[in-house]
Amino acid sequence: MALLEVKNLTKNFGGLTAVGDVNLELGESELVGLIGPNGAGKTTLFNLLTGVYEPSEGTVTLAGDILNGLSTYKIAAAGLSRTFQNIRLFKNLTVLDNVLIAMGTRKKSRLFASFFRLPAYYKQEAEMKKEALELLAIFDLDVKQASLAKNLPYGEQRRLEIVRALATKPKILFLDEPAAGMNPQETAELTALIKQIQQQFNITILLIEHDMSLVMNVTERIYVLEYGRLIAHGTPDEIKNNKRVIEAYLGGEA
Ligand SMILES: Nc1ncnc2c1ncn2[C@@H]1O[C@H](COP(=O)(O)OP(=O)(O)OP(=O)(O)O)[C@@H](O)[C@H]1O
Repeated sequence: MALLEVKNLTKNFGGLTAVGDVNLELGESELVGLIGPNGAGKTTLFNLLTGVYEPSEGTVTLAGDILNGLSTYKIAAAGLSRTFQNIRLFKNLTVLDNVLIAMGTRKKSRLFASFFRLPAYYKQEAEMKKEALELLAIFDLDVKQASLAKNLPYGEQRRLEIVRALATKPKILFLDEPAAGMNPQETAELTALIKQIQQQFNITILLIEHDMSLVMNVTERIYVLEYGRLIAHGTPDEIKNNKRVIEAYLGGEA
């Protein structure tokens, strides 16, 4: 059974079908791409998968459990985590606090211990900090732990977003254009990092990306959307040579 199963997923905004009858599956520890021209419905699909929108039709199932209708919080707790196209950090908090807050959403807060500042509270705090710094180190951000998020260069803010998403210990990570606005060197570094975290954490990743070289280099399979419909699905080589996909992209640029 697939880890995530999407069946006949549809989202209508008035008369516009932003996502229409989409079927897709994600297996354990797979790195899968989601591409398509501007306005194809990629972000809407992410919003459906993470509970931001309720589907007009269809189902999203995680390891056999239906997720439709659950709040974003419950879906995150079930193991689905994401980054946003527009960076959404706590800009006036430190890099470390940004990660600790994300971790806090998964820890069963021991209210009693935290209220009375019992030893268990300090132990948990110390463990979380250690874990946060280990995660930050993977992204070369541990040295910036005390910087305010708003003072990081753009590429580092994007990396911090991924750290925050990983801090919730997801089963599946949705990355919405993680390389947007990055220069070629930053993009190449990020490509290697995405591959690394998928293997190191053994998680499933669905990646929306406009940078074709990034998608083609790291993913095992790719889904292609156009006008809300899936028009192709296959390996990077199959997608590269797919006539329908080439037409969709050329049409978009014409
Ligand atoms: N909340 C909304 N209300 C109405 N229409 C919407 C809404 N969100 C998205 N749309 C429309 O749905 C379609 C799909 O948009 P979406 O942002 O999902 O595409 P996308 O593939 O992520 O595009 P891009 O690559 O430009 O980010 C577009 O026509 C968009 O205008």
